[in-house]
Amino acid sequence: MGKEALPIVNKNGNIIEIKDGLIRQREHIILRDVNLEIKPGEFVYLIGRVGSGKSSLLKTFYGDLPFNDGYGFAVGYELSNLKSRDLPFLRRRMGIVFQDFQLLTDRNVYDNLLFILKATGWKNQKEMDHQIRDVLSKVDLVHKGYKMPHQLSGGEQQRVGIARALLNQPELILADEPTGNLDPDTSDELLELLHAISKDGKTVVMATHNYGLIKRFPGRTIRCQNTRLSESVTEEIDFDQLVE
Ligand SMILES: Nc1ncnc2c1ncn2[C@@H]1O[C@H](COP(=O)(O)OP(=O)(O)OP(=O)(O)O)[C@@H](O)[C@H]1O
Repeated sequence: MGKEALPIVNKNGNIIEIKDGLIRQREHIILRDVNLEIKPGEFVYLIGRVGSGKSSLLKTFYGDLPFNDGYGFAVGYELSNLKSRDLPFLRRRMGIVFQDFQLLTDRNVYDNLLFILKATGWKNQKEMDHQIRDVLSKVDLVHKGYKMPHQLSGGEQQRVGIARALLNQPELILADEPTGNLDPDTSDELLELLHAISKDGKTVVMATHNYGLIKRFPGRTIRCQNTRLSESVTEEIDFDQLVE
């Protein structure tokens, strides 16, 4: 009880909020004057050139980067008060998708997912089996559970990455350049999947360099530039001016 019962939004109704935040990597200031509010169910892109702070911002949300200056909140937790014992609970409320998939190469898809369930406290074999089938069907891979990661295409591996992110029925999906290793058609399929997940009521925050994708799948866009965040709707972005 207790920790698990924390509401996922704060008193302002935000699933993520940063107020007057400062984000550092060691002594370097990466982002300053960070003010950001994200409501449940939103789909938000994070853009900006290499090294501008997109990953640092995502890491702040999942407690991988200490946050000590300003107010920060994600899925029920105040980021400045995070204790190491809070981290498993915080991360169970979010699914994280990485550019390089990060699947365990020594076991098949099913066992990759089983590993995560066991590591996050699931015990009942039948429930675990049901949950694995459920997430695999969401990403249309229900018949590929027996495959080893190297037997799958990049797009399929990333769909397993998304299935893994969905295992604990998180309210928030954080995706760090999830199409970075995929070809354009596969990237579009992945975006369709992430948007379907968002339409299902989940919040999605996705860092990307792929402006073509944002043009095809418009959405709220936050840009990291010169240590600050700025915000635009897709229609207002002059993509040709963005040299990243
Ligand atoms: N572990 C670390 N220790 C110190 N500095 C770091 C660390 N990780 C990142 N940085 C620095 O923080 C800055 C922001 O990096 P970050 O990875 O957040 O940028 P990014 O916008 O996500 O870039 P990319 O598009 O390459 O993923 C960079 O200058 C980077 O060198």
